[in-house]
Amino acid sequence: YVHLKQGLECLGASSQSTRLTLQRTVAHSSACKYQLLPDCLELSYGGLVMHFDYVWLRDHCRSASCYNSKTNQRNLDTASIELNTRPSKSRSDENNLYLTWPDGHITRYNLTWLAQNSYEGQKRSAMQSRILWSADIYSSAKVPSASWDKFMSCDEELKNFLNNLLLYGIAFVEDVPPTQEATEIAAQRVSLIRETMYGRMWNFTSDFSRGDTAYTKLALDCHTDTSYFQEPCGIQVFHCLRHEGTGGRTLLVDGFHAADTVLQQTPDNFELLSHVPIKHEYVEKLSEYRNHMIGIGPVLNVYPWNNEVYMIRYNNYDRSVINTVPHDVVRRWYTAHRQLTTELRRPDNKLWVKLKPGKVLFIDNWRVLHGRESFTGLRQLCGCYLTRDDVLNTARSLGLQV
Ligand SMILES: C[N+](C)(C)CCCC[C@H](N)C(=O)O
Ligand SMILES: O=C(O)CCC(=O)C(=O)O
Ligand SMILES: [Fe+2]
Repeated sequence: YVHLKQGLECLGASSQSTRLTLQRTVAHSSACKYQLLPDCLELSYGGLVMHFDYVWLRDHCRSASCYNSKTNQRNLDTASIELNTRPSKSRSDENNLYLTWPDGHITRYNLTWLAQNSYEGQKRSAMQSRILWSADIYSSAKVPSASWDKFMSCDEELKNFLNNLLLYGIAFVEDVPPTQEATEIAAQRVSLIRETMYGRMWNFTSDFSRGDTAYTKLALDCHTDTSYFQEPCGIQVFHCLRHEGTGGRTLLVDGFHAADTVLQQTPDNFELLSHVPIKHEYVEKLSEYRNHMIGIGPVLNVYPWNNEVYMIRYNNYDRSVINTVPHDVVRRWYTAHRQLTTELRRPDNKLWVKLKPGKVLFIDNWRVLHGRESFTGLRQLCGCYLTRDDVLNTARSLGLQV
């Protein structure tokens, strides 16, 4: 009752009985119902009960003086808001809620906007829709490849390609001229190329020209690349320009699918993998190349409000010394890591593809792990990394919700 009473003060009611009446008739329209509680505004709308902090509400005023809708930037100085502020008056209509602040400033909130931007709304929706896959699920989906000419000339083709890349974490372009130049053009159609110490475009064989197993003929277990960067590269592009020999198939595994299995079966393990900070390191000491990179972060990076995984950092070759957690946590972490590894290595989850000249593979390096079978003969692979922000930027510019 005390809460109700305090919550009503700002409605400006004068007597106790009026306050209670106001409280009960606070539903202004069939669609929206709200109450000004002591520490937040409670809003029921569209089947959702939401809570908004008063400073948050003042800070998110989209009036012309508080927000510049030409630049989509805030004008209001957040530090000028009284931290105990509460609206002095309120009302609502079919589509909007109106709050009057103590200084007389009125804010209008579109109810749909509030629902979309509420914590409760975010909590039950995914940031990015995706289809988790095993080898069977991916193969049965018969996801079409883009074809070079259309991919380069038609935005709808690029949009479908990006939609597939974001849904599955992998996508192919076919009939690409088998050259590094054409691969670069295909990559630039999607995003900005992320230059790294491997170069802007790389074109490599098993010559051990760099101090890394990738530059050999050995098999590689599934991994994500550049786990030793603070921000691992977003997308990896592979184009096999030639292979005269045997083996060398590419292995692809949906890391989010494996992580989801861990979450469903053993939430404690998921918790460890998403909280224990792990170091990855790249140390190269050749005469021409000297590099030392260190990246720190959990194996699973999750949004804390909905536990959605947005990045997996998994590379057992490049994982560095663990010295950031006490021994008992280390023991539990190894158990969790073992479960994730078992899922990643489950034959059902392994998609094997043989890359051929003309077929360019784009891999979401924050989600899908890659590996390769050992091989014989001359095998030449070119490609590059892309900046993830710019891939998403292209996708949004084409109308995708990501
Ligand atoms: C050859 N290419 C430049 C593509 C990758 C080299 C990176 C290999 C490294 N072990 C990692 O996993 O990040
Ligand atoms: O040789 C391959 O197919 C891939 C090697 C690899 O993991 C890499 O270059 O990142
Ligand atoms: Fe790799």
